[in-house]
Amino acid sequence: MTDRILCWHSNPSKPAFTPPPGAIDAHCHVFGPIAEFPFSAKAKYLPEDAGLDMLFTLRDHLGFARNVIVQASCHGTDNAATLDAIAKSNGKARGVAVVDPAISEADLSALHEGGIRGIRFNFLKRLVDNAPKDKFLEVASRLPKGWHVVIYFEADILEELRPFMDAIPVPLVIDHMGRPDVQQGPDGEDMQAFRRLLDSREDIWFKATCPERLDAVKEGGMGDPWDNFATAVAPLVADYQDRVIWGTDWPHPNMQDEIADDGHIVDMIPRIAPTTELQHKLLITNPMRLYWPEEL
Ligand SMILES: O=C(O)/C=C(\CC(=O)C(=O)O)C(=O)O
Repeated sequence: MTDRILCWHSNPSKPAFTPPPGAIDAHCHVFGPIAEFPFSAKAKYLPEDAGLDMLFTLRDHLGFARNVIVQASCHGTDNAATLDAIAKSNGKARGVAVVDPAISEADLSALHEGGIRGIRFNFLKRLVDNAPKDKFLEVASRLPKGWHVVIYFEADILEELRPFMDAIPVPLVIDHMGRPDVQQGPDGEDMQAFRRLLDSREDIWFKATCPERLDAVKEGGMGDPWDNFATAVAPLVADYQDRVIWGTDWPHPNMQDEIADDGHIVDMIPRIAPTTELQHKLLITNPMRLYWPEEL
């Protein structure tokens, strides 16, 4: 694999929606720069460099105050790029790491010092070679205090993962709602299954993220302005408003065929969270509880 992919908009518009002061973009990534932070030998995609300067410029442009940087699969279990971005953020970023499940307590503590507050388990076959549930459960049982587990899976394996998720002894945060088919609408099979998961435990959170992925034309969706996403997700946000967070998903890995304008992605916020109270929970109170609880 040699070609590097470019997935982000070079000149995103200014959103019409102004995020409230203190708003957090709680799902984004950094890629490289490759000269300083090489990609994993096992990476399934090689993106162009999208480092911390670009991320922080975008944060300011879109009107956000902080970022939660999620380790992407292309960097494997080497969290150096994520940690470097957090260290240079002036306290405005924290992160989620991907770790070798055999990681030592000392290395977990060092990640905590570096601003990490959770680990991510990725079950997408196109992104990772294997996802050993037994090892994941073992490491989940010895995380630093206050951490959570982020899980990324697609809707077709939700039921299969239920026993595994039930056994995780810390709060769970589900990436992109487990990728439901938003074309099915708010009461479709996928959303119903996801609601059953949320109803099974009060400490399961989710990210109301990725209109550009879930309502992509290549997924049979409508593309920007992603009306199917808005219709399917708004009721979920209203019904589970104390455990939902939001993020841009910048730099949108693997979306090179339908490059999203980040300004338009921000303009999805008032469509899924129409009141100022909901917006405050989605963008501030909820992500603060997970990532900066000491400030509350
Ligand atoms: O931005 C995301 O969350 C989604 C990704 C990439 C990813 O998660 C990873 O590489 O680890 C995807 O679906 O390709």
